[in-house]
Amino acid sequence: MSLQILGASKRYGEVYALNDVSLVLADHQVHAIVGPSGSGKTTLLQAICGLERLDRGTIHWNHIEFQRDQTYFLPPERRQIGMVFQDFALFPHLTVGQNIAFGLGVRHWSTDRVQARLQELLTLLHLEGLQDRYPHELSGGQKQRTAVARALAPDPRLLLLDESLSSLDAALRRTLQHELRDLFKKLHLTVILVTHDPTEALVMADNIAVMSQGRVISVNPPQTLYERPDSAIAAQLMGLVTLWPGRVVESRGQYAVVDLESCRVSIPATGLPVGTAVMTVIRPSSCYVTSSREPGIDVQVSQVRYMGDYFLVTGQYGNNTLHFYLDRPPKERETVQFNPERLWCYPVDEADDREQQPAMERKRGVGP
Ligand SMILES: Nc1ncnc2c1ncn2[C@@H]1O[C@H](COP(=O)(O)OP(=O)(O)OP(=O)(O)O)[C@@H](O)[C@H]1O
Repeated sequence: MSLQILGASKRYGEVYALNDVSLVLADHQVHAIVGPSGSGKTTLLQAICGLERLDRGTIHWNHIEFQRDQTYFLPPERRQIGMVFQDFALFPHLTVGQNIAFGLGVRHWSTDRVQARLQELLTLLHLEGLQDRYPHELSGGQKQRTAVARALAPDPRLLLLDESLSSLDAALRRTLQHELRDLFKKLHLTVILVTHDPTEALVMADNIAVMSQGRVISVNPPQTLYERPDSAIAAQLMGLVTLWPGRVVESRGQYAVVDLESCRVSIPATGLPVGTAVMTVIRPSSCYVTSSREPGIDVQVSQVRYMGDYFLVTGQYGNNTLHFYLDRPPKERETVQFNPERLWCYPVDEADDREQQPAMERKRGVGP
């Protein structure tokens, strides 16, 4: 059982917000949608909940058809979907209890039944004792919990969250990410969340769909996406990376050599022909950096940021800006020896500067 999106397209003037998107999202799982700004995440979410109509394509969830091209459209209120917005969208003139009970309005339940459901939700979302407060008397986390309780009130099986935690401070966001994931799992909900926060996607989701330019370019479990991203875009979305353009200069047997603008690294065979332009991607945690005379690439330190457990260091090699972690602060303008221990390598279409097929990964560093 799943939510199935087939050939979904939506155009605003010349812009394809969704361009032939097909996606299957399994039931009882938490799915995150990530992607650069303008890649179509919100449009996809709105097409699922019925706030936007597709130009083309179908969406159905188990036996409920949401949209079939222009010939059939199920109105949002009949889709059995709960939605939590970025600004929570609580009614300011209603109390917590009234806001939550509002979600039950269409049910025509008896007062007793509404009260019982309300108490259940107040307990579930740790809002006991707050039901008579107004939204302006709540903390950010309490507002967020109220918004989730209101969305859950009619007992939807599908819950959509659009940047729902992004207005909260970092510590509260982290707590709620764990708390909400546990809640979703306990209730066996199918959840789709749009987020800009890579950690949020990694912590909360069972699967992460990456969008770019109106298309879904990959769907993977968090660990796969983080450890074996299948595109440079996917790697970039999951946190700070060094992007280093190069070209395949040798390809023989099990190894290939990539020229990174005058320094060369060997990588496992890519299947890419000699001459292919590539983009290599290196995470700051995947570098071995030393100030000793060990072999490596000479990188001049340009910036040092204290991050608590480690220092985030930025350095220069030619025109390239490299990021890496150190456990002690280097001196500014100090030259250190940089070795990428693990890098990914993706072919680039030089004509339009876009990535082509997924490519290769290299482990263990090789000097210049
Ligand atoms: N109502 C609209 N009218 C015109 N263009 C729109 C409209 N809604 C979205 N777009 C365009 O469609 C594209 C996709 O927008 P969408 O909001 O889905 O992206 P997003 O990935 O959610 O972006 P962000 O991360 O910045 O919220 C963008 O180019 C946007 O400008």
